[in-house]
Amino acid sequence: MSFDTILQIDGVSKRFSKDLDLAERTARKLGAKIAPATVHAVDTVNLDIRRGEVLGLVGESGCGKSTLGRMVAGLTTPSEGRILYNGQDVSTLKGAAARDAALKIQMIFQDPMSSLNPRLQVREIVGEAPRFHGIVQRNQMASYVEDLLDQVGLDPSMGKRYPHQFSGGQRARIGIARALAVRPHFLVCDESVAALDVSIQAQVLNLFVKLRQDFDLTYLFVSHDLGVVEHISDRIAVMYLGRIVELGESEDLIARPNHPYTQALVSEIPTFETGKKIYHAIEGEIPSPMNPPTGCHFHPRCPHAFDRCRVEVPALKEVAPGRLSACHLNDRAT
Ligand SMILES: Nc1ncnc2c1ncn2[C@@H]1O[C@H](COP(=O)(O)OP(=O)(O)OP(=O)(O)O)[C@@H](O)[C@H]1O
Repeated sequence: MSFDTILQIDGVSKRFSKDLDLAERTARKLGAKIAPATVHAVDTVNLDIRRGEVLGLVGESGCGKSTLGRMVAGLTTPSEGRILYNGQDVSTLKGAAARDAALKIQMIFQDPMSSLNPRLQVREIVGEAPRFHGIVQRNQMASYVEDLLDQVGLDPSMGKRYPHQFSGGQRARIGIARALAVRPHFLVCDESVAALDVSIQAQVLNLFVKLRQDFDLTYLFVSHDLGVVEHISDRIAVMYLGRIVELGESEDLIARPNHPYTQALVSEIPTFETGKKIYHAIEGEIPSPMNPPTGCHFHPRCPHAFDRCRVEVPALKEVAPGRLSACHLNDRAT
């Protein structure tokens, strides 16, 4: 691990057992041999996240982004592999050390409304975790919360209001203030602006940029929207059906995508309304993670697939300085 790595994802996989549906349960009762299917949500991911960077994680719905983010945040346990934070496997820590490490990585979810307790005032929502963990003294709590609200662009006097009295963008800011309240060093942002209008998205993304400076934060920024990820990330990791298929500096990756999947993602089309570029939705369905294709997972949708792609998993390897890609075409070219 290099000195500036804050978080190392080391050979991490996650499999879920999918419950049988009604038809399957009935068939089983009648004697059919039906075992619960296994969902291969994340498949042997290796990724180093550098201290202070924003690493964007992009891919289509269902490719395993959230599951990877949840494992990084300690909310889901890997089936295989380890996640090292500052060189330590947090899952092996005990007592106060485990608690302190867990607080350092916070997750910000997509839908703040469903994660904000409607019966609590915003100042209570933001102050709840630091009070519980004894991070701030009782007599300093009010000014601590007011300061946080101010930092995320909310009028501190709004602390007495309830979540439903805020707009979507303001609720996103409350969710961010709540995460910051335990003084994290690392934020996992999972589709954190997806529910917002485009103009509000830009404001909240700019807030993330500002907070990164103000609080010395590192982000894993998860989104299905390459436009969002491009806006904020230093580097981008592209995920397809549980695997990282390409990783590189944002501008370079978007200007010169190597992997055919990334190439398809970045083939942009301008919209007439805004003139802003949007990214192409790839044709064809993402295959089921219950029955992933052999070899390169992308081969059934890849216009360049050849025999080797159907049988051999391509390794993620350096194809240019700072650029990793998992595609057999790179071996053909050299
Ligand atoms: N707790 C679970 N039990 C069973 N399957 C799960 C569970 N969590 C996720 N999955 C499955 O794992 C796969 C990856 O899901 P995940 O939510 O990580 O993908 P995603 O890329 O974040 O997509 P989305 O943006 O739609 O959430 C999906 O097929 C999903 O149905």
